[in-house]
Parts: sequence; structure tokens; C-alpha cells
Amino acid sequence: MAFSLHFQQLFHSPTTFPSQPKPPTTLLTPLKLPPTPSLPLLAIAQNASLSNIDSTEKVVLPLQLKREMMPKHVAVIMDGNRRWAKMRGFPVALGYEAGIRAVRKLIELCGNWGIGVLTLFAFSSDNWLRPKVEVDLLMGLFERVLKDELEKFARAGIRISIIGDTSMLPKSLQELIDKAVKTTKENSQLHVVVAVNYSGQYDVVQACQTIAQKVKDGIIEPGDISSFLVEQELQTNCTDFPCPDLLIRTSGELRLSNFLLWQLAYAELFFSHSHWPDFGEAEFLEALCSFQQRQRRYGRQGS
Ligand SMILES: CC(C)=CCC/C(C)=C/CC/C(C)=C/COP(=O)(O)OP(=O)(O)O
Repeated sequence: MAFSLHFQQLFHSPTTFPSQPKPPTTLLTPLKLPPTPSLPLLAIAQNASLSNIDSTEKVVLPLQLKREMMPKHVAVIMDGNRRWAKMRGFPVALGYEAGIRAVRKLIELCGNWGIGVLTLFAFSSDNWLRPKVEVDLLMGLFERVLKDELEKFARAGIRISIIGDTSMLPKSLQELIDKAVKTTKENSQLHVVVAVNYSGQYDVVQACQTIAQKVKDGIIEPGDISSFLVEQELQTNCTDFPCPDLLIRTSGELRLSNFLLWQLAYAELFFSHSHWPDFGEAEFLEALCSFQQRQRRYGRQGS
């Protein structure tokens, strides 16, 4: 069975939300897209498979995208769930439910389009400052997603990893995380890395602590410390491509909010006006088209 079919079938979500016209706001105005026929009409099977996908499987891309220019690692700050809900007069919980629907859709698209790693910023270490009821709501949602979807993730060949300090999470969630990580650790179709109680600054600090200990123990010399060595100690070292090629942040905010600070050094940034629950295929395609138009120079002279 083709890889794309796996994902479409496994992640079809029946979730519906009360219909209500979108409020007229500039934040919700979609950006201008190149004309986008529906995926089945324009999709072509590009026969060569990507290295992180089983060679018997096909990656099906929309015509606008070039296979050889696809990012290997996409990171996302899923902002605007509460605003999405408030603008519709819905409870905050519904905003997060809609956010989870968008997560499912993005996982499906990354799987179908041959992206190797997807890192999602689900809970920042600063988010503990939110009202307890909201923190509890988010923790409950994470638990529910892991309980309900683990089998589907595992069957679709998805590997799940968590970055961040999980020791502060509810014990029941920690157990579900351990199970998800263990159950999926041999999977290689798509690596979904979820940042929970994550701080980019702390990630660098903990890497420094580990390296300092190695110096103290005489394992390495201070002069051995390099970018390569630091990167090896960062939590994203759990993936084959620790540094995202593309960072997407939704809902119009133009900041990094302490996410993957080291790892984003050379990432291309894409800021979407859509709130996270409205971020779907058209919006992702727009981000990828923008990415493929960038000239990535990594500090070198341009042509
Ligand atoms: C399992 C899994 C990966 C679940 C993801 C659920 C999800 C969408 C989490 C986003 C969490 C979050 C703190 C978003 C930031 O702003 P905000 O959305 O709170 O809202 P605001 O910026 O409008 O205030």
C-alpha cells in the first residue's frame, strides 16, 4: 500500500466544530496563494523515493513543490488556538481541540510529502504560568492524543520523541510518553518530535552542563568543544536531522519564544497569518513554496 494512503486513512479525523462564519479580521485573512488545484488533481507520483522513506513507497507531491528541495526537518510554533476560539465565542478547550485536528492534518501531509522530521512546540516551560485549569486541560489533551492515537502512529511508521523536561509532567502522562517513545522507536517513515515543557535556553544550558562534566572528568579538553559537540548534547540529537530547515509560526506573531534557539540558526522562517487551527494543506503548501524560493547561503556569498 502506498505511503500516502496509509496516512490518509489513518489520520482521517471525523472531528467537526460548530459552524459559524469567520469573524472579519485581518488576522484571519488568508495570504495570497499561487493557484492551487486540489491535491488529487495535481498530484503526481514522483517515482524516486527520499532516503528516509522505504524504497517501495512513493512520495506524492503537489506540482508546485520540487522533491529535491523539500525540507528534511520542519518545526512549528502552533500559535493562536485560544484566539481562534475566542474570536468565535467558543471555549478555549475547543480551540485546542481544533489545534489537535490541525496537528493530525500536518502529520498526514508530512508523511505524504516525504518530510523526515516534524517538531511541534506543544508546551513551553513558560506555559506553566497560565491558569491551572488551562494547564490541566492541555495535559489532559496530550494524554488523550497519546492514548487514542498511539496505535495509529505506530502502524503508520511514525516515530515519536519528546524534547523538554518531562519530569514535571503528571505521572500518568510520563508513563504514556515512555510507552509511545518505546513502542515507536524503530519506526522510520516520519519522526514526530514533540516539545513539552521545553525551553531552548535550557536545552543549551543542559548541553553546557554535560560538556562541562566531561571536561571535569578528563574525557575531553576545553579546546575540544565545538559546535558539533554542542549539537550532539542538545535534546534534538534524538533525530537524524537535528536542525530544522524551516520554522513555521502561525497567528502573525514574529518571535521565536525560546524554541530551538541553537537549532534554528540557519533555518528559513515562515510566519503565517492563520491561527493554528486554520493551518491546513493550503497554508502548509504556501510555507513550502516560500521555502523553496529561498536562496540558502549559510553565510556564504550569494550568486
Ligand atoms: C499532542 C499535541 C502535539 C497537541 C498539540 C495541542 C496544541 C495545539 C498545543 C498548542 C499549545 C500552545 C501553548 C500554543 C500557544 O498559544 P495558544 O494557542 O495558547 O493561544 P493564543 O496564542 O491565541 O493565546
